[in-house]
Amino acid sequence: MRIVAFDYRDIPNFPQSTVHGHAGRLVFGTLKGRPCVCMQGRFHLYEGYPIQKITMPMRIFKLLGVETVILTNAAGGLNQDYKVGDIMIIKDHLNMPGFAGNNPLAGPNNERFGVRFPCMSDAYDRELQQLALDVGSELGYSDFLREGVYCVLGGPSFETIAECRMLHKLGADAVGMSTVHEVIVARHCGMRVFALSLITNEAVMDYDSEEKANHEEVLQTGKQRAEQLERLVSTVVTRIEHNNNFA
Ligand SMILES: O=P(O)(O)O[C@@H]1C[C@H](O)[C@@H](CO)O1
Ligand SMILES: Nc1nc2[nH]cnc2c(=O)[nH]1
Repeated sequence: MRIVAFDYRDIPNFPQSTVHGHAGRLVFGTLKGRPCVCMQGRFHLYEGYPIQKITMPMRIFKLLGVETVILTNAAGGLNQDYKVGDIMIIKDHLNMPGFAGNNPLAGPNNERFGVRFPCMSDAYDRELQQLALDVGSELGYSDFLREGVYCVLGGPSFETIAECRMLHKLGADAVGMSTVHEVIVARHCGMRVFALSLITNEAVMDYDSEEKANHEEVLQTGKQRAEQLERLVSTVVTRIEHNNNFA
């Protein structure tokens, strides 16, 4: 596969990755004949970027002709049935920064991209969720493939025990620091969205627990599941129905 990659620092006005483990490259290539563009590293609220800057790549993708966005993240498992290494297909989200008014669509609406009040009850494409379940089952991943609700917080501090208990009671299965803002902007401009969380650590829910969330464990679990995640995502990509607008 031929690829062309650009460092974020060489793209005018593009934010820079500041997080260890995020390479900071935009990579263009084809996967079984399908044109793809991949971000090696994303941006987070806790890096100090305005929420509109974090999500700017979604609008660039829209302008490039992208139809489907696939997002992945590392997340802490709140659901007591989840284990480290599980892959959760995101079926819905809780947007905690949004509750406080920090929404990437706040401010004047750019009608060129979408409507003022976009619907979010269909944010995560159901056909793509089913496709991922089918592909996961074919690949023998069913034992560690889940479906659940992702909750975004601002970070960078991990959650307290009381916060984890509250988020779980509110209906979240996993907690993280990304993805939701990108999903909102991608849906606003009409792209299909599919998203996965890798459960990199168990959220600490018990005052007797000795566990402590830490970024090293997040990176390590990411490496351990990288191959399976890559196979799942690449197989889903090759099976997505498309509109032939790149043919
Ligand atoms: O970019 P994601 O959401 O995958 O990264 C998560 C959230 C923090 O950046 C980091 C914490 O270890 O992992
Ligand atoms: N907020 C949050 N983000 C994470 N990213 C990976 N693990 C976690 C976690 O436990 N909490």
